[in-house]
Amino acid sequence: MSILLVVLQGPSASGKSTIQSKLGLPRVVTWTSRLPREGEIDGVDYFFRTKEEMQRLYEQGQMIEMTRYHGNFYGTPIQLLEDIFHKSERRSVILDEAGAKKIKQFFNDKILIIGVKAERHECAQRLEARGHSTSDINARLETFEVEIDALSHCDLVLNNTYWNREKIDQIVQYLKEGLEKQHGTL
Ligand SMILES: Nc1ncnc2c1ncn2[C@@H]1O[C@H](COP(=O)(O)OP(=O)(O)OP(=O)(O)O)[C@@H](O)[C@H]1O
Ligand SMILES: Nc1nc2c(ncn2[C@@H]2O[C@H](COP(=O)(O)O)[C@@H](O)[C@H]2O)c(=O)[nH]1
Repeated sequence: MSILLVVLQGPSASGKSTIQSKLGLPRVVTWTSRLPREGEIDGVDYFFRTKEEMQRLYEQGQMIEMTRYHGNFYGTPIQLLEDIFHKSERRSVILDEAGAKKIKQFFNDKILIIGVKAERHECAQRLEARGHSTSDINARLETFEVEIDALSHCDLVLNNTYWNREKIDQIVQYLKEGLEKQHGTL
């Protein structure tokens, strides 16, 4: 058994992107209808597309999964995942619970789903520091408890709270080395 896809799942600002970049795997760039944040680049952070384009792709059966999050669509075109299978290149992706469960059906034991959590007040602080408005912070954290409960299906859950930072770095390093060792067995 070797892992082809690492999924990161968790509430907003729990630290998924941070852990994803520390893992160092190439990312699956998914699609979203939300506007880019400052510094985000089309094709790097997301493919920023309109709701209409995303809806059309979904209706054409070209989205493996699509979800609505605070008024926007987020989704994964089938083509992106086929590339992983055909090229046998290990990747990582950030998804919500529904997306992770859907994609697990295709990858079975070749998927590792990592839950990322932190305290609610920390996530709020991090969102504030990222420049989100109070109403946006409240909207994003409205589902916080549900999203924490939803981590129960994950293969492992990282408690990415501030005081646990060093330990998380160490665990991520172990994972990274373990995945690199597997490389030859893909
Ligand atoms: N352990 C930590 N301690 C303190 N700050 C952290 C920690 N992990 C991440 N952060 C900071 O929190 C902020 C949010 O992190 P990140 O973007 O990784 O979260 P996310 O879960 O991907 O967020 P979202 O889903 O909202 O895009 C960033 O500014 C990041 O530097
Ligand atoms: N099911 C999917 N969920 C996704 C996808 N890409 C992101 N996400 C989820 O959306 C939130 C919010 O993302 P943000 O970039 O606006 O902060 C993120 O935390 C994921 O849970 C996707 O392609 N499919």
